[in-house]
Amino acid sequence: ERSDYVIIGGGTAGLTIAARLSEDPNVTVTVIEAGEDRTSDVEVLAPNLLTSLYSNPKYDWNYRTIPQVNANNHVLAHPRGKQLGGSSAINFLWWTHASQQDINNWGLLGNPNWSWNALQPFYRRSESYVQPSRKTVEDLDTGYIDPALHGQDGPVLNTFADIYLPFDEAWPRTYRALGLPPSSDPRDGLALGGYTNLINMDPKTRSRSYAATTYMRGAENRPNFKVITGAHVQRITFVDSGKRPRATGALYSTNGTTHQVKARKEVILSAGAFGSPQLLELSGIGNPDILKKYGIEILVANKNVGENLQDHAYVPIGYEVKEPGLFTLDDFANETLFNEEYEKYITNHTGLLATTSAMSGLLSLAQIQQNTTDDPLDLSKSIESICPDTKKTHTQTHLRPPHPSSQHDLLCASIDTEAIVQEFAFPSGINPQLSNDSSKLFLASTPGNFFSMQGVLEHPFSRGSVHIQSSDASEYPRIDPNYLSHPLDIKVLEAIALHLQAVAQTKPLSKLLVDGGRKYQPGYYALNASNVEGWVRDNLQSEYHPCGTAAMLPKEKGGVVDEKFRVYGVDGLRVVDASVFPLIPRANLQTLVYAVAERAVEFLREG
Ligand SMILES: Cc1cc2nc3c(=O)[nH]c(=O)nc-3n(C[C@H](O)[C@H](O)[C@H](O)COP(=O)(O)OP(=O)(O)OC[C@H]3O[C@@H](n4cnc5c(N)ncnc54)[C@H](O)[C@@H]3O)c2cc1C
Repeated sequence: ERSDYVIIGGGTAGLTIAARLSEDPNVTVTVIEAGEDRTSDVEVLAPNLLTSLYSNPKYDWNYRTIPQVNANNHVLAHPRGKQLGGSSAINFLWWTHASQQDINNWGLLGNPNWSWNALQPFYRRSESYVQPSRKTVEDLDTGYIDPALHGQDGPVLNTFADIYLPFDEAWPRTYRALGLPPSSDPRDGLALGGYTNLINMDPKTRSRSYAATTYMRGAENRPNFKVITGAHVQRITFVDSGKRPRATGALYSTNGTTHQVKARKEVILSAGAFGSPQLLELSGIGNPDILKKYGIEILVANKNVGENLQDHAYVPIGYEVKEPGLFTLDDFANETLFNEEYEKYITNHTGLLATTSAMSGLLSLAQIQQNTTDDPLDLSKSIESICPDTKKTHTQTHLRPPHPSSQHDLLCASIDTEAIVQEFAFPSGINPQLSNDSSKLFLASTPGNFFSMQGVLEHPFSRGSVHIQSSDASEYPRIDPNYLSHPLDIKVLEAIALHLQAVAQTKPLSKLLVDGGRKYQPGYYALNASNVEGWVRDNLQSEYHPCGTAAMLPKEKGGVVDEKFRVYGVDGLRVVDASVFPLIPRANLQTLVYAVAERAVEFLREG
């Protein structure tokens, strides 16, 4: 089999690139995807069935971290989409955006022509904003949206859910009451505050709008577009003619048989933040010590492969919900009710499966410290010791762009101005002690109705790694996010947890909770300055945003790919997916993955 481009991984980035490249009828594209096509599967399409996908091998790779030494040795499950559309097929559907500073930082780290402004057209290319009804705007208080900022004719549809619960209506009003409404539309890369997120849902069918139902749907009937599913790539193939190795294609297995696919022009690796570094190492690109250990011939020595792993970690708090009649997702345990809702969805795309909550907020450190139920934790000493001269660094990075700043400097420089936390909520319990089992994590451990709030550390200082632990592609890599290995990450999460309590005790949200937000879900308890560190360490979770493991950076600063995603040391190979993010942005990752993939298409067309 031979085509111009071979794309490894038919996920969020992979399908975006394949669909765009195949717009040119003279270009042939083959996508190799380990999972299957689930585009007509109701479990993928119905928004509120999303947690049923986790741990199920039909949809999810179901990775696990190694025990996290700074989080009481807990193991965290890491769902990753294993199907066409990849993780866009199993995510929470939140359509959020990075900040201007997040993307400008990528440029400041030494990537020429990377800035918020340069990325704008590519963001817009992927998205179509669908205006909700006036009633939805009023109920969910979404008047902050500025339609002019949003893409209008991209494939992925985003809008607000038009079926919602009292919690969804209370959420933005609670942030208003705290003096924390969104300062503008967060799509501008600046706004902070608490609000309702957009979700990537097709409003006509109330179904998930994701890479496979959008980009792929538009391309799949083209004769120059080919997708091979159930095909697990084992390694990338190269010719090594003496000068520089050149990628020629990939070896993949289907049902135990090995096949080869060849690329006339380029191979694009889009296997995700765990899969891409794994395949680079299996193909001889990586740290020589690791490659030698597993008997892999060294093609390019680069110790940066699989390093720089970043993720969004969060701390949860759960509350009892005031009865009677307040529906929460916990009620789906009642089979009769679930079956009724399922029937409604199947017959006319309505009911409680035809929606999902998107209560969210992005807040600065000063904002979360201005209202907590306890004495606010004083973080100034911790910040001073870690970022000794924040203001000076800030000025320097802006005086000499692209200043070869370190990630550390940039994080320090924006610690006072950027979102330190994303706060979000689920109308259901979560059981944080089951972080290693994503099929049970999002269920309460006892019967009842609960409301859980999560506070996510947006710009962590901790860095982890992902590396092979076998030369066999079917063996999962060793995943060590190294959560909480940096002392400031723990301190900030403590402050975040205390702020969540204040939110729960604020009207109108508090009116929906027992004792005005003072009665916890069993297993949770009131947090204060003395017990909060223990709580953070024992209950840490992941928002499932791994990235950075094949970073776009100068090689001497930790890079695996250059600013056009070309892998250092070889020709004809790029990595394009969340692995290339050099620094994790605020909020959720998918819009940035789509934007990065759209930009990659421009680079590929340039040749
Ligand atoms: C549970 C969950 C919830 C999330 N919620 C949100 C959210 O609400 N909003 C948001 O913006 N972001 C969210 N994210 C993050 C976002 O969805 C991902 O960051 C993004 O989709 C990653 O895109 P990608 O292209 O890097 O990887 P993926 O989309 O995961 O694509 C990788 C593809 O490569 C395939 N693959 C891997 N290895 C091989 C191999 N060896 N051979 C063949 N194929 C292979 C995989 O099967 C997959 O299809 C969530 C993620 C998860 C997991």
